[in-house]
Amino acid sequence: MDIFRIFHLQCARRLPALPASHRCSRVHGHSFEVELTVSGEVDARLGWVCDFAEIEAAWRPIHEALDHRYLNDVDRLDNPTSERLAIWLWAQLKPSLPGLSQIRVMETHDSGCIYRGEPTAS
Ligand SMILES: Nc1nc2c(c(=O)[nH]1)N=C([C@H](O)[C@H](O)COP(=O)(O)OP(=O)(O)OP(=O)(O)O)CN2
Ligand SMILES: [Zn+2]
Repeated sequence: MDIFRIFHLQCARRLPALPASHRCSRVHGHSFEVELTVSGEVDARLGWVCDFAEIEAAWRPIHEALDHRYLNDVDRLDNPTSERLAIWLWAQLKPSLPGLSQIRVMETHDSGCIYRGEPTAS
């Protein structure tokens, strides 16, 4: 069974690997929607995979670290594409949320990425 919880982050960023002619190379803001999925068996007694509050608790320090901040200044987020943000989130969250199975990052209403912890090029 998969359960999920959705969070929101307001962040500024620029994508420094892009040419200066690309608009995303300039500082701009995003209202990110981040969906965290936790997978596991439904506990026979409790009737749930895990308490949503556990996901919330794991998220709290992430919110503190990223919300209303300039992502490029965050350690290991110097090129904060949505993909890199998802990978960064996975590294931060997996130790405290072992059942984490998927992170979905939406940077606009119609653009986003999904990461399931698979190896990446960088
Ligand atoms: N694979 C990726 N592609 C792009 C990323 C990214 O992180 N990963 N990021 C951007 C930019 O940050 C850009 O801000 C996104 O803008 P866009 O997709 O054009 O969304 P808008 O809502 O601003 O587009 P409108 O056409 O103005 O509605 C680009 N690509
Ligand atoms: Zn952008």
